[in-house]
Amino acid sequence: MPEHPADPHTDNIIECDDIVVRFGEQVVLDHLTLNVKRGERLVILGGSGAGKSTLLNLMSGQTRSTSGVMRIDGKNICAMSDAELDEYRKTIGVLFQSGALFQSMTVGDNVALPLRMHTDLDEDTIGTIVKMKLELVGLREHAGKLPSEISGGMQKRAGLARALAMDPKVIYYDEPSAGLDPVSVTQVDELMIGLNETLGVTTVIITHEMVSAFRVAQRLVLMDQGKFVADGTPEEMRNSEDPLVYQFVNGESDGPLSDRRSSDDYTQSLLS
Ligand SMILES: Nc1ncnc2c1ncn2[C@@H]1O[C@H](COP(=O)(O)OP(=O)(O)OP(=O)(O)O)[C@@H](O)[C@H]1O
Repeated sequence: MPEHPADPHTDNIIECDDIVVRFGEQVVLDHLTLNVKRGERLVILGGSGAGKSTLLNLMSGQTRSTSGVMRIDGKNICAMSDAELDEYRKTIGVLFQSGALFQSMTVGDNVALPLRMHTDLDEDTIGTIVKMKLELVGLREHAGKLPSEISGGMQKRAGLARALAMDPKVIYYDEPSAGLDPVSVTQVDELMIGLNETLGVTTVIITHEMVSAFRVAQRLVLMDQGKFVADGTPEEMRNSEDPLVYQFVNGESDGPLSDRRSSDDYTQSLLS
């Protein structure tokens, strides 16, 4: 029984309540509270070191919080045992920056891997599922190739097919545009939107790529120093008069972000 039964039509699938993550003395996530609606496409923005990857690692069950509650589909993953967390990880999809394909395995075998590891399905059924997942990302005819025989954009799509293998309710993308040419970025963006719309899979994306962020997001949150400092639709973020949002969205060199960074550097240099 979920400890917080979820209504599949109206509830938030992700509920992040007063989350703190500390590494030693450093507070990396500072009392974060965030809800993500079932089926929503959310983009998390933020400068280097803002805490985005830490948050994504936490949501995907790869790291633990120092305190707080993170409910995914009604279950508090912060209170799970290691074994329960292993089970949880099978129910979500993560597309890592690199695509994280096994280079010695064919594209098809990479997609089949989670099914072979986590299910008792026979090989014929696995073969059919692999074809369906590869078709979703436009790679069905490349199943027999090694990752090194396809382009970077195709590798990313193959990683996506693998992330979809177990029919996740939530998929997390860690900088999906990284290292791709503009055409491949657009293809991956369209794919993220298409999969979200056709499969209804809740989509959480970390990206530095503003064009991509605004193309894909239904809602954006901006992180700074382990906190959420803005939250809004693409329209609201574009028109925001908050100097921090303005600087980040427009990539301005002058503004509160750079002012704080240079004063931090100065303080740091005096102290050392
Ligand atoms: N395992 C760890 N141990 C110690 N410190 C860590 C660890 N992981 C992250 N940090 C620190 O936490 C802070 C936030 O890091 P995080 O990777 O979450 O930021 P980010 O917003 O994803 O940055 P980037 O865009 O550069 O990837 C950084 O100061 C980082 O050095």
